[in-house]
Amino acid sequence: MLTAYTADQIRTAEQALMARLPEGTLMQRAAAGLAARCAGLLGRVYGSRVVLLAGSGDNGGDALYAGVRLARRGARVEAVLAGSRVHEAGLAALKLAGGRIAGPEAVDRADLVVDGLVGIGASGALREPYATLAGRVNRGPGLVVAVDVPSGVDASTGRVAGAAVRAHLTVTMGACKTGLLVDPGAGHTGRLELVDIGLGAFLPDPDVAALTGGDVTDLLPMPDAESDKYRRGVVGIAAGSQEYTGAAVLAVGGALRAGAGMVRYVGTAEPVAQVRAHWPEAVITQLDRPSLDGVGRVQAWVLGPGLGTGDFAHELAGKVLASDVPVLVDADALTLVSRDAALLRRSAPVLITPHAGELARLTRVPRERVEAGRLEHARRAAAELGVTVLLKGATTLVAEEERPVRVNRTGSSWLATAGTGDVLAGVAGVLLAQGLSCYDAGSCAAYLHGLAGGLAADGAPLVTADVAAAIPAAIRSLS
Ligand SMILES: NC(=O)C1=CN([C@@H]2O[C@H](COP(=O)(O)OP(=O)(O)OC[C@H]3O[C@@H](n4cnc5c(N)ncnc54)[C@H](OP(=O)(O)O)[C@@H]3O)[C@@H](O)[C@H]2O)[C@@H](O)CC1
Ligand SMILES: [K+]
Repeated sequence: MLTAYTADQIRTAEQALMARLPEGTLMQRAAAGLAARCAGLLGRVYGSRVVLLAGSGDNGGDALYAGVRLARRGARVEAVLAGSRVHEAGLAALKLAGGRIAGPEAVDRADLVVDGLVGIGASGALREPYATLAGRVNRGPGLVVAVDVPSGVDASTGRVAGAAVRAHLTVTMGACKTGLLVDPGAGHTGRLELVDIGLGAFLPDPDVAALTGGDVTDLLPMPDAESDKYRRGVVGIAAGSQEYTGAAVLAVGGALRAGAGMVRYVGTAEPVAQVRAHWPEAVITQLDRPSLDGVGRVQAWVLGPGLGTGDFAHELAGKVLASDVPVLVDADALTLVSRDAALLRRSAPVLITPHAGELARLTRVPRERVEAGRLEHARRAAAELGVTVLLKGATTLVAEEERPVRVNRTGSSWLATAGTGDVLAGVAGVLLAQGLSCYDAGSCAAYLHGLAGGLAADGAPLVTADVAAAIPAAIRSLS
């Protein structure tokens, strides 16, 4: 599990650790780790042109001391002093090692830029001249290494309020920061490497966490000789309508590919015909009226993809949500519950799977605000609605009250295509039916779905059916 923390959490832990160590120890540990990562990225240090952007705080100090180490290995190191102050001891050490002070134009000829403008001490949008420098770095020719956090990214939230450095590599000190995992900050982070400065024992419960493949392997129920269809999970899918048949086909496909013991599909004539044609494995009930009589036992429901938002859909949603098993509420069903909040009043677990626009409608907040503060709004919705929230996006978040928000780090930009959410709903529905909590089912499904998307795309466009087809390969690749 990759865990991450807010700036305040890191600062408190650092103070506790610092109190036990001689002054300057942590910065030397940070600088040593940073210099080693820079050297690794450069390949050849001797003769390379390294430009340090030094702000007025300790983030600049880290950069200057790393520059000392690189200068000693033969790099030509220049420091651009951007702040009204500078870490004096760091600057003196750099000069002693042969480093020089330069103007901002040094960025344009750098092989490597070390962004030490601001770290966890920053507040608000980057001020001048930092903002202009950040833009220059992003346009420049050099590799960019961010110290602790790309400057301009809020370490605690991932918000980017103005200009921000785009790093190829972010070397973060002591522990990962939340803003490096959550968009838009995650998109500025590049590769992420952690320098151990001995903070571990002083850290509190994390603010956010990201599952690794090993975590997903541990959480996924694997079949054994004893497994029957109920152990493998019987999932009900209420999806599709006369107008939207594809969503039903994709959700059922996602569920079957994720290893459901059985998929019970319920829908009207047109989607039923389509699901039957694509998936003979599904057990189908054709509905003439919005009733679940005679559908048989299920262990969880997926409700909503392509369901429509008319009276029929509303009544069917009411029946599904009146059951005593976990329900995943997606797509059209999110519109229904945003109109009729009483639908969500139930004692069994609910996992909602909105994108930013759907969450905005559900919580009556403008969409732009949700987009700009995804973490905050996912958390708030989970608390206010009393459900688990899987907020889709470039980085999918799974929020549940009093738990670290799970951030998904698998995926491919090619996944941003119509219908992929239907597959995700099917996969998560199976995991719920297999007995995983909403929190684990949502985060494991997001992980597998992202992995499958990456495998299916392989650097080229994909169609949604490919994502479902790649789910078994994604599961196989975990072991
Ligand atoms: N603590 C530790 O044990 C360790 C800490 N370590 C390192 O220290 C870093 C934290 O250092 P820090 O606390 O000195 O803050 P930091 O991020 O360098 O900058 C703060 C200064 O920036 C300015 N400023 C603020 N906002 C701004 C804005 N929007 N736009 C422009 N300027 C802005 C403001 O300065 P002012 O403008 O007031 O002169 C403020 O004082 C941490 O990220 C890690 O790299 C490691 O060495 C490991 C051990
Ligand atoms: K930085």
